[in-house]
Formats: sequence, C-alpha cells, structure tokens
Amino acid sequence: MEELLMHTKGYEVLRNPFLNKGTGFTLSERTALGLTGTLPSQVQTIDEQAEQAYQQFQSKTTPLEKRIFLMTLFNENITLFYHLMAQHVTEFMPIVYDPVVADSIEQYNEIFTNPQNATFLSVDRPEDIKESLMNAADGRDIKLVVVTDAEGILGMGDWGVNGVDIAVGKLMVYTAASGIDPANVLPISIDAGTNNQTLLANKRYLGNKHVRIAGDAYLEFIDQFVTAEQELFPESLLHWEDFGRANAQVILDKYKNKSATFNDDIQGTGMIVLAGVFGALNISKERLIDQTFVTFGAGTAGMGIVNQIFTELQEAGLSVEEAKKHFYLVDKQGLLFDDMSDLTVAQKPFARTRDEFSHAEKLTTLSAVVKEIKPTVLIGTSTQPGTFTEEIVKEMATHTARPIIFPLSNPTKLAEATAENLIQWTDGKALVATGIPASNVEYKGVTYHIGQGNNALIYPGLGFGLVVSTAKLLTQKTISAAIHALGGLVDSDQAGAAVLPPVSNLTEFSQKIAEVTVQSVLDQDLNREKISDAKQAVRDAKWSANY
Ligand SMILES: NC(=O)c1ccc[n+]([C@@H]2O[C@H](COP(=O)([O-])OP(=O)(O)OC[C@H]3O[C@@H](n4cnc5c(N)ncnc54)[C@H](O)[C@@H]3O)[C@@H](O)[C@H]2O)c1
Ligand SMILES: O=C(O)C[C@H](O)C(=O)O
Ligand SMILES: [Mn+2]
Repeated sequence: MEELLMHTKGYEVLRNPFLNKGTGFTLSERTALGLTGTLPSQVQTIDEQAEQAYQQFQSKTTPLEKRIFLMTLFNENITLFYHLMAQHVTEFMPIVYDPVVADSIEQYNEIFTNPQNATFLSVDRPEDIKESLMNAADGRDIKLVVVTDAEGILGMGDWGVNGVDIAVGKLMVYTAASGIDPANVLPISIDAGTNNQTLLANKRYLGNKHVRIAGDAYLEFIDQFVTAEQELFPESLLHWEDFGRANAQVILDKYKNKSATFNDDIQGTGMIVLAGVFGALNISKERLIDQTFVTFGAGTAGMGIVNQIFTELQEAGLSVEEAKKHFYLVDKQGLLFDDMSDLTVAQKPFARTRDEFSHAEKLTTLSAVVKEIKPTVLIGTSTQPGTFTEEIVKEMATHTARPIIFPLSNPTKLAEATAENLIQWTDGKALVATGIPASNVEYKGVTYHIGQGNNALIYPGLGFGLVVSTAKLLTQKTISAAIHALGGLVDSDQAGAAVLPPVSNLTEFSQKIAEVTVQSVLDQDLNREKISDAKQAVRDAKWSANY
C-alpha cells in the first residue's frame, strides 16, 4: 500500500478506502498527497475518529441500518473500519456477519451500495473471468479468496448474486480475527443464475435473470475460474463458501490435492464441531470413543462434521468399522438406510442396515431415532427450526448424564432450538453450542455461557496460518492440529462453562490457531517459501488497523 500511496494524489487518495485516512491525514501528508484544502483543518487521531463513528453506529436503530453504516465506513476507510471493529468485536460480529448478513442478502437489491471491493463473475461471460479478477484486485497482492455461488446461503437456500455479502462478511471476520491484511483479500461472487423464483420475479434483481446452469457447463466454468485465479494469484488460498449440496464436496475433492483450498461448510464446520465436542467432554470428563452421535441434516455441513469426528475416532485407535458404528444420520427420509436410492455420495458409507433394528420402518422421525438410539450427542444442520423439541431433548437427557446438543442451523430463524430452552428442558445438564451468538442463560442460580459453534471461530486462524506459511496444500494433519489448539482452550471447571472460548477472545485464539497451523505446514514440508519460526512468522504477517 505504501507504494500505491506514493503514486496516488488528491481526491483519488480520499476515494481509495485502502489508502484513505480522512481527517486522520497529518498536515505534512496532506501537503505531500495534494490534499491541502480538501479536508477541514483539524487533524484527528484514529481513536477520535473511531469514537465519532461509534456514536453514529449507536444512533442507528435497526441491526440492518447498523450494518449499512459499517459497510459505508468500510467503503470509505478500511483502516478505521477495522480499528473500530477491534474495539467492539463481540458487538460487531453479528452485524457484519451472521445473523444480520442474512437480512442484507435478502434485501441486497433494495439496499445496494458500493460492493466492498467484491468481484462479480458471470457464468454468461467466461471470457471476462481474468479481466474481472484483475480489475477487482487493482494491483493488490491477493493471498486469500473467499468465493461463493450462493446456492446454499446459510440455511436459506439460493440467493444468486445477493450472496456476495457472505463472502464479504467472512473476509471481514478473517481480518478482525486473524489480522490478515485486507489489501491481500478478495471476495468473489460466481453468478451462475438462480433458481430463486422470488428473485427472478423481482425487477430490481441485480444478478443474471435465468435459472442456474448445472452439470458439466457449471463445473467447466468453475474450472476456468480456478485456473485463472491460480494463474493470477499463484500463492493464494481459495476458500469456498455456501455452495449447494450437490457441488460443494465435488469441487473440494477436485481441487484439494492440487492447491491450497478449503471448504468452510464441510471442513470449517467439522473442525469447530469437533473442537466444541472436545470442550464439552472436558467438562463432562468423558471420552470421545464412548459417544454416540445423531446428526440431524446430513448435508454439506452434517457430513463434514461426521467425517471429521470419524477421522478423529480412528486416530483414537478405532478401526474404520468400529468408528462408523458411532454415527446415525437422520435426514428428510428419517434414519438413513443403505437400501435408499437417494443417498448422497457422502452419506452412503454411514447409512445403516435395516436388520440392525427390530422396527426399522418406524425410524422415520428424529423423535423415533432418539428414542431408539439413545444418543449422547445431537447435532443439527437441518435448516428446520424448532425440531429439537422439548420431548426429544428430555428423552435424550433421560439416558445421558450430560447430553451434548448443538443446534447449528443459521440464521436465527432456522435454529433447531434455543440455548435457553435446551438448558431449561435438561435442568442445566445439556452442553450446548449454537450457530449464531447466544446470550448467557441464567438458570437456578447458575450462569450458563453458550459457546458459538460457528466455523468463524476457526477458519480465520486456519486460513491465516495457511497464507502465512505459504502452504501448498491443506492436509488432515493440519486440520487436526488446528482443532486440538482450539479444543483445549475452555475453562472446564467453572459451573456453567461454555464448550468453546468466547468471541471476545477471537483475536487471541485465532493467533494460536494460526501459529499451530504454520508449524504443522512446516513440519510436513508443505511451505513454498522458507520460514524458520512459526510464531514469529505469524507476528510479522499480522496487519494492524492503525495509521
Ligand atoms: N454453525 C455453523 O458453523 C454452520 C456451518 C455450516 C452450516 N451451518 C448451517 O447448517 C445448515 C445446513 O447447511 P448445509 O450447508 O449443510 O446445507 P445442505 O443443504 O447441504 O444440508 C441440509 C440438509 O438438511 C436436510 N434436511 C432438510 N429438511 C430436513 C428435514 N425436515 N429433516 C431432516 N433433514 C432435513 C437436507 O436434505 C440436507 O441434507 C444451514 O442452516 C447452515 O446455516 C452452520
Ligand atoms: O455463515 C455462518 O454463519 C456459518 C456457516 O458457514 C453457515 O453457512 O451457516
Ligand atoms: Mn457457510
């Protein structure tokens, strides 16, 4: 950025959010940059600017207005935006990211503002991919890309071009949490069309007004995108977000052994859930190999979770067959059986056989499955609100001293249960994590802290570590190392302790995860460039939101 600043003058500086300091430019900077007379005479510190901006933020009455204010601030002055976010990370996370990002995606066309330096790639114009990436990068050194095609935005389905805001939000969390330089990142929307009829009928819809292209034509476009991205930014990490169930795993499998790439919904979610389960087991003093898992919603996230825990069980000494026996997958059909014709590739290995049960035909609801299986862990990634009912939760608590229950579907309106209900229905026994932030629950004189079981607690540290280490690939070894770094951070002896560390400590634990990630990459000799000290490398790479 320093170099860019030397070549940019006058209003161009003020209009460039990477360079702009507004009233923070000193008098000598104003002289050197041709800004004399373009700003009022007072020079403000960044803290004075942040205080003023925070007052304005607080004057906004709805969460969406707060978000629009912050996005406008980002468009004007990125350093100030992150300086302010660092001071209010717990308050800003739900505004910049989930759940308010969901409102902004739903109303994207109506509230459209300058789009936070995102890149828009249209499936109708593959010939523009390279030029689009170059225009959006604008000479910056891109080391991290978050890309979405928005077919599966949170649990809300297909949101077409509007989904770009999830890529923007994920990257804002990256910088706030890990300190990756915002000049090194790029949010990308792949506009493959949309099957959302409401959007197609909306005259204001800003994306391609046709149904999604699918099959080979779609995968060919993705391939052209990956090729161009790798050619332009050869050392970058490619993070995939909110792709549809049919494509997410296929894309990951295609590229994971070729370059540094990561699917947040599959891998990030698997990581955070296993870390949360470890946190819960630290509290209950139980072992992973003694748990029985029911996963409700065996889609992208559900199968990412199952596979991560499955791998860990094998690392704990179980055979493949023994480890598989710990999982019961429930989806729309009920318990998944191996004779079903509509299983996904990911579901197949974990489907059960009917002869394991005396009345297999009755296991078509979550309630019937919980009664039959008596799980110790229940995980929700179903997009079906309120489905962890009082009856189901109480049934689970009858058979399990400390039931682990994670309703993870986002945003708020899709959660399988609230933390408050889970604590009340189990008389304080449930060990809970929720996808969106949850307030403390006061119950019978104990304050229960609720961990946020959201991949945002892990992907920033992991991704930053991969970037800092110049990793060629992301391996299961590195994933495991990062999970264990986070899983060991809870204060399990406190009554009402959370299963995951609080978002208020996000920057501290993201740094730890990044350090462990770098060390793991170095240990496997997967770094492109020479690095001698993992911790030092993370410290050196950290960007600070100051002038
Ligand atoms: N907390 C987190 O970190 C996190 C991470 C990823 C996803 N999620 C949430 O998980 C949910 C699912 O996301 P995804 O990417 O896996 O989507 P997905 O579409 O790939 O999977 C959803 C699954 O739920 C199943 N389902 C739908 N209706 C059902 C019903 N009535 N009963 C049982 N199963 C049903 C679908 O068939 C599908 O297999 C979303 O709400 C998303 O926000 C949370
Ligand atoms: O975006 C989130 O809040 C988590 C997750 O990636 C999701 O898709 O729900
Ligand atoms: Mn996601």
